[in-house]
Amino acid sequence: FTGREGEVQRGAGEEEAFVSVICLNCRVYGPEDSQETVFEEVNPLLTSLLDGYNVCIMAYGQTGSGKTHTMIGSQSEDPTAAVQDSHQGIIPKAANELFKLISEKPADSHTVEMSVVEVYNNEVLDLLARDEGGATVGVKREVITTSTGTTTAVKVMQLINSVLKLRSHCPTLVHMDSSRSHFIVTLTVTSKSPDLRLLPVPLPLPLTMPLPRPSITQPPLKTKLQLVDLAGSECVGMSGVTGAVLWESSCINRSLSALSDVLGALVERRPHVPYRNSKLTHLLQDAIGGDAKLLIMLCVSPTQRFLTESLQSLGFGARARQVQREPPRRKNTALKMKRRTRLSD
Ligand SMILES: Nc1ncnc2c1ncn2[C@@H]1O[C@H](COP(=O)(O)OP(=O)(O)OP(=O)(O)O)[C@@H](O)[C@H]1O
Repeated sequence: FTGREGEVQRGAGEEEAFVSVICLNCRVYGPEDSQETVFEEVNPLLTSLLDGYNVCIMAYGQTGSGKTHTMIGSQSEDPTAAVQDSHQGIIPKAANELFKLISEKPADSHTVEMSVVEVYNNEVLDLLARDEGGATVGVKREVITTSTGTTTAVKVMQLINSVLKLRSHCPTLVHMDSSRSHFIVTLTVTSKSPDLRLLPVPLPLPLTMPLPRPSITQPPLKTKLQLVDLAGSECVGMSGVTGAVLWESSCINRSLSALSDVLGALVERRPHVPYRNSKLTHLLQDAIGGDAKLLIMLCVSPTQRFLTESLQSLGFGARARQVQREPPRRKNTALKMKRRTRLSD
């Protein structure tokens, strides 16, 4: 695109794409772009996760605009085939890539713990602690160890697919299968610190690199990957909801506005960031702000009918893009030393 940053271009057209936004440091994907192309944006963040950063990838947009398609992709009847499927979205691809990266590390150096929750009507529900009928069966957490890359990624998707049907859905005038909750998959990676004495040290030693003291053992490093399929922002008039579904919509819109307030406070570097104003922002606190890395996939409808909603979504994205990350705090010390070693070679 050409033009000034932040400028919105409008074109003519009945039911076709007609809004484009001039933006720097962001990519625009069209309907012809494959899930693989979209995933290229995500891939580097998984390396950052293993380098010691918390990472959050979320899909934001109006109801029916393609968030679930982007994050989860098409559903497969055979859960073991899901990860290999080119139609799968960011969550299965990220799980696959993460376990691939871990399998390249020394054996038993990493463990991955997974939780799958939905935030429904401002309540956090643990989907792994429910049975097939949706009844709570007690708190359960799956701990997955990394034996081989592929096996564990498949396990992750089996678990996610098994709980997806428990997520709250309801038809509205805009989307027949509208998700009524925020769906959050959290993968917590614990990496045992390598023995620093075993790291290659170039000779002669550069003066800038002190030798690690053999008696110092580093605590394991924990980092979080949060993959979020948000419920859709919606105009109640258009979706035609009433009663309990109207209450759901109001909870969804309030939590999305709390998310926007958090981003606003971070942009303005206010001393107090209102993470606790909603369960959604409270849950995402570790991965939004500080030195965490946040990637937002904005989903917008290509049709003229939803212009107002599309502009609202783009406004959210513009706010998120103004957030400045704090300087790194949690970097993996061993990795930093390796880099210094390489620089001094
Ligand atoms: N890029 C795309 N290519 C093909 N189909 C798509 C694409 N994006 C969305 N769809 C289809 O559009 C429909 C709505 O998409 P999806 O369920 O992902 O919307 P959503 O934003 O998650 O909606 P809600 O917030 O109401 O849950 C689905 O049938 C989905 O398969």
